Parts: sequence; structure tokens; C-alpha cells
Amino acid sequence: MTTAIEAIGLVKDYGRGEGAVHALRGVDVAFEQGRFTAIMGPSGSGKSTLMHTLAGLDSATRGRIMFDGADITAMNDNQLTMLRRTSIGFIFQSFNLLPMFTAEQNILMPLTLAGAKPDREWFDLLVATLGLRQRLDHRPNELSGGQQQRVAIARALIAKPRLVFADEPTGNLDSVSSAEVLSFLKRSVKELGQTIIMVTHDAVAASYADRAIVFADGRIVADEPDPTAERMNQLLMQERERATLQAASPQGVQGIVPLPAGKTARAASHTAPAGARHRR
Ligand SMILES: Nc1ncnc2c1ncn2[C@@H]1O[C@H](COP(=O)(O)OP(=O)(O)OP(=O)(O)O)[C@@H](O)[C@H]1O
Repeated sequence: MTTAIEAIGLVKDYGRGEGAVHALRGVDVAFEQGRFTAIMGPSGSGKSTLMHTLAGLDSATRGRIMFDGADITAMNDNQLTMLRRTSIGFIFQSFNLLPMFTAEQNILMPLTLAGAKPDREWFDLLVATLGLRQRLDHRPNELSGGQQQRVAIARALIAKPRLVFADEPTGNLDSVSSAEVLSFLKRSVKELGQTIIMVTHDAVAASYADRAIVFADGRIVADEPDPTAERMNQLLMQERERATLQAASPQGVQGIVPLPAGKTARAASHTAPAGARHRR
């Protein structure tokens, strides 16, 4: 499989010296094209930092991010803006639709801003896949939360980006709308060949992905192919127990540990052997 984006030794520190926050502590991870990956982990573990750094929204302290044969950590602001405009789509928890514009205008906005012509066939396919045909003339306040998020998904996909980042896309939705949106994300990967990286706190949401990564304290501590909600809850619980034990006794903690240094997490061969996740 082709790698869509890869982080190599990615470090992100906020601040310096004693008060520095080590948000990413040397992350090696490759995301493959045409796959749906979920990123989970406790609050403050570095999920958003990873996503923002991969998308070039935040700078890295050290390390490289290879995307389309180029290291994006070496790009200037103009190059990064171009890259995001042409190759990356974003889906946010809060939909971020423009209230004055119809669903159709919102979907087409990335192309309008870039002065590009829409591919009508692709637009029709997205609208049909997302079940939005009857809603195109509606403004966001005339749509349900689930419909607004589907419009946001169509907007994220309209320019055929190589990569889509979804930040808690179901965080503001009820369980029925969440299932609907997650099914559409899954279909866009299976049927439209999209690559999606999604941050979520919801193990059920992660179970829609082809792969789920667990973050803790700026590192990847687990990497699951075909995740189930039960397995993800189990891993998160394990990590919480480890953190609690570590807080109580910083020496000799049992629990899941980071993948070995220098081992890049990959979908096909990423899972550490069961025993390797536990200290002796
Ligand atoms: N701009 C910033 N300045 C200083 N520290 C920051 C900044 N952004 C994030 N951090 C810190 O970096 C660490 C990782 O934060 P991050 O937002 O990536 O975590 P997260 O896993 O996405 O959390 P959540 O699930 O709560 O969104 C945290 O300790 C956070 O406080």
C-alpha cells in the first residue's frame, strides 16, 4: 500500500526549559492511502497536536513529515497554505459551515476560494453518497446536526484532497446522527478511495475505522488493526490504570508501553506483539 503521510521522529514542545510541555515525544507513524485511521487517547495526550502538526497548522520542534514526497516541516507559510488548499480536507466537531450560504454553496466553497471549477460528476456523486440532494438549497440553520456534518464532509471532499483530517467529527451529534456520519466516512474510504485520519474519544466511532492508534503522553502506546469498541475501551482503560499507577509510584509501572523507538507504526505490520505492550 502507498503511504499517504508519514511522521518520522516527530517532536513538539510547547515552551522551553522547566515549564516546557512535551506534546509529541518522537512519534514515528505512517498512514496508508485509502484507509480510515482513528486516533484515540486521554485528554492532553497529544492527539490534536499530532493532527495539527501533520496538517502543517502547527510547526514541529524536531522530526520530519513526509507528504507526497516532500518534507512539510521544511515548507514556508505560502507552500503550506497551497498544500492545505489543494491536498488536505478538514472536518471539525463544530461543522464550521458559513451560515449565510446554502448547503451547495458551502460544499463548493473550497473551489470558489481557489477560483477552481467544480467537477460536476464528483459533486453529484458526493451529494448522492451523502444523501444531500434534497437539502442543497437549505442554509445550515435549516439542517439537522447530522445533515450539517454531512455538508461539512462533502465540503472536505469536494476538492478531492489526498488526505482528510476529522477532529471529533461526531462530538456534537446524537448516536443516530453519529452512526450516519461515521458510515458515510467509512463509505468515502471504501467507495471513493479517500484517506481519513480521525481523532475521537469515542471507542464506537473508532470501531468504524480500519485501524486505531492510542496515544498517551505524547507517544503511540497501541496500534490496532480492525478495532472493535470493546478492544479500544480495554486499551484506554489499561492506559488509564497505568497512568494512575505511575502517578502514585513513578517507578516500576506495569502497563502498555510505547512502540520501540525507531519502529514506525504501519497499518500492515504495526501491532506490537502482545507481550511487547507490557513491561516484564
Ligand atoms: N498552544 C499550546 N500551548 C501550550 N501547551 C499546549 C498548547 N496546545 C496544546 N498544549 C499541551 O500539549 C499537550 C497535548 O495537547 P493536545 O491538545 O494535543 O491533546 P489532546 O490529546 O488532543 O487532548 P484533548 O483530547 O483534550 O483534545 C497538553 O498537555 C496540552 O496542554
